[in-house]
Amino acid sequence: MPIEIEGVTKTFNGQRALDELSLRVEDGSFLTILGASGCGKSTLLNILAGLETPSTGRILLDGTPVTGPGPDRVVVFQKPGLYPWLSLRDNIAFGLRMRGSSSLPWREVDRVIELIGLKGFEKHRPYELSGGMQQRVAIARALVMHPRVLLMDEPFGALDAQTRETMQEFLTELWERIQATVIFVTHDIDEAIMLGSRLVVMSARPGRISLDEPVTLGRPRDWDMITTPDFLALKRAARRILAGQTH
Ligand SMILES: Nc1ncnc2c1ncn2[C@@H]1O[C@H](COP(=O)(O)OP(=O)(O)OP(=O)(O)O)[C@@H](O)[C@H]1O
Repeated sequence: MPIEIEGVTKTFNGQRALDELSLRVEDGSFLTILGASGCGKSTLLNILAGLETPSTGRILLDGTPVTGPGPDRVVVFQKPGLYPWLSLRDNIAFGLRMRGSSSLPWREVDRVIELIGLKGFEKHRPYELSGGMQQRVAIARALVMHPRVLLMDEPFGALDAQTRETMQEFLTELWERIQATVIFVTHDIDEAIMLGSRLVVMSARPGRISLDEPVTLGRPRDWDMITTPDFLALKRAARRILAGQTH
């Protein structure tokens, strides 16, 4: 079932951060949203998550208006935000515990640990894990809730280039195995094109959609694709918008 963003505007202190944004996101798709700093990407994601309310317009999930946060939409932020005193396994189970589950589905927690490739690290604490591993745990913590929509706000922005590439491959493989819609925000053009099935580019102040194109590269993706004509054409178009030239 689709997510419909209908005429969403957000104003902070009289300043418009988002301007009449409308978008329909198909179920199970991988949408990347690219935009310069301050164009309203996080604001849009927070509205989708139900953490912020739009000034005008609305979000529909399966035709039902979103009125607040819910386990069907989980956000993964740039910082993994793990609890340092909890083991990897307990960090992943934390959300389920908060939801008030009386008996925790440990088998499901362990399945997710296997899915993210961290079997054998269950008892480790966050400081014993690399940055990439910590971000996998943050993704696992989201996945264990079985979200319909995974909202990702520059999740690899703090990682070094090599780890970032590994995580990009990991995420695309994961997306092919789980039944969730991914909305992934970034300001990295290559990352946006490499990951997405559809690319939306936002222009700044107030945030508007300036480009909305399918990414026609096949899957599995591989970095050699960055020299293909399709990749380069999309990159050129995105770059123009980010540089402030919309024509
Ligand atoms: N809670 C808030 N109160 C006031 N202004 C806000 C608030 N949140 C965001 N803004 C403003 O709205 C605009 C969009 O911010 P937002 O964080 O959504 O942009 P962004 O595209 O995610 O930027 P970045 O890539 O730097 O994270 C900015 O001008 C920002 O200052």
